[in-house]
Amino acid sequence: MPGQPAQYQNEIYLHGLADQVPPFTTDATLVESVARERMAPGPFGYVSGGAGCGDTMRANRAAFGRWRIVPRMLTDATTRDVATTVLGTPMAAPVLLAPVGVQSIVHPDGELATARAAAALGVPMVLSTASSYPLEEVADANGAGQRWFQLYWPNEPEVCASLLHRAKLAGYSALVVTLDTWTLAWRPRDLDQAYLPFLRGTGVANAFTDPAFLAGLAKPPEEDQAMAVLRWVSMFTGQDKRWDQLPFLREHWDGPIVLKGIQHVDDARRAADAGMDGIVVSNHGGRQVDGAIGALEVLPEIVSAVGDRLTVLFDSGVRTGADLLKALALGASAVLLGRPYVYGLALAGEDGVRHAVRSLLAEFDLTLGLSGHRTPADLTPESLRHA
Ligand SMILES: Cc1cc2nc3c(=O)[nH]c(=O)nc-3n(C[C@H](O)[C@H](O)[C@H](O)COP(=O)(O)O)c2cc1C
Ligand SMILES: CC(C)CC(=O)C(=O)O
Repeated sequence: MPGQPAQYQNEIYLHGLADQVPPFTTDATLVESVARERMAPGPFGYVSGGAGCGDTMRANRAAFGRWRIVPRMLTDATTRDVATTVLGTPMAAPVLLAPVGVQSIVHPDGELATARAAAALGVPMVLSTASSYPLEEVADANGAGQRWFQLYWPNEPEVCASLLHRAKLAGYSALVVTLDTWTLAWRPRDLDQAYLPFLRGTGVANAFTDPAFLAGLAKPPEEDQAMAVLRWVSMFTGQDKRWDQLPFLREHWDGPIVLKGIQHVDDARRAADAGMDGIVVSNHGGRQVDGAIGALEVLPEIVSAVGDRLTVLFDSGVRTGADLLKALALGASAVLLGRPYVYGLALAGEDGVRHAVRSLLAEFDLTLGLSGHRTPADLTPESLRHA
């Protein structure tokens, strides 16, 4: 298996001489403070910031703190197997790289580096609609790796159909439709720094290579870039979508469809009723509604309501191997990693993504074994206690 977590731990312990092996800390809860020192303020504020005063981001972390692992002894956990398959996609561990747009603001190689790292690690990447490189180039960089496409659902059906067609042709196997970001929240860090990547022309690569989008422009982007960017951004702004429009996506996408941003159990039921294949229980890493409930708080009730009808994935606030274990024990089939790999990208490009993810997976693998479990399937709510 590429990127064997336990092997990574051994590399570091046995040959490590710490300063030679890890390009930066192996502690994903600290990597943000390392990144703060090395990243430019605009991109750092954009990545690390959230909605309002950051209350939801704190709630995401606090929710993990309330669940405690209860380790079991003398079990068969010497060798672990963390590989799994989710919605037909094989993965070396129950982890995907979350869709994160505009990655070239943190490193010039952006999503290309992430795609190479994901392939080397054997985990799928979810490419954002707002990527800094066209989805076809990212697919080439990902090669034989696994990739899903995240859709910000444009309000022009031809553009939507065209993006889905391109994603399918380029080998993206599942579609993740993000519902929680039909406009950007009040984000004080970006407002204070007047920092918005799109208005600077980042995150438009899929637009400027899309025939349906280009056909709708009065002038090509080379002649009026500002107008083209505004048109692209306005295509995703406004809540004109409703549950009864989901069949449109089915007509244009024949693989699994996953709705991202589900936080209420009734919305999870509606997703199942609509025949969706999966959901991501997520509050967008606390970037949209300040004062929202911590994402992990709602996971158990959603799993018990719909877990037998669709695949439940999780993100928002996962920073450690223990966090990953807790989300899986509460019923997530896999977890999307967000900011930790983006800091890895910022600090050391492709190697940084690999290091950040391998560190977290090594920690997960050891925590899994030391708490008495051999595989993720051994985890149940009984592995935890709510404190
Ligand atoms: C800088 C940044 C950009 C993001 N861009 C997208 C995006 O384009 N599409 C999307 O669905 N989610 C996006 N997200 C949300 C992530 O997919 C994920 O839900 C979130 O990062 C999880 O929270 P965490 O980073 O605190 O773990 C973005 C998050 C960050 C930090
Ligand atoms: C709008 C996207 C490009 C990025 C996003 O989802 C975010 O900043 O949270």
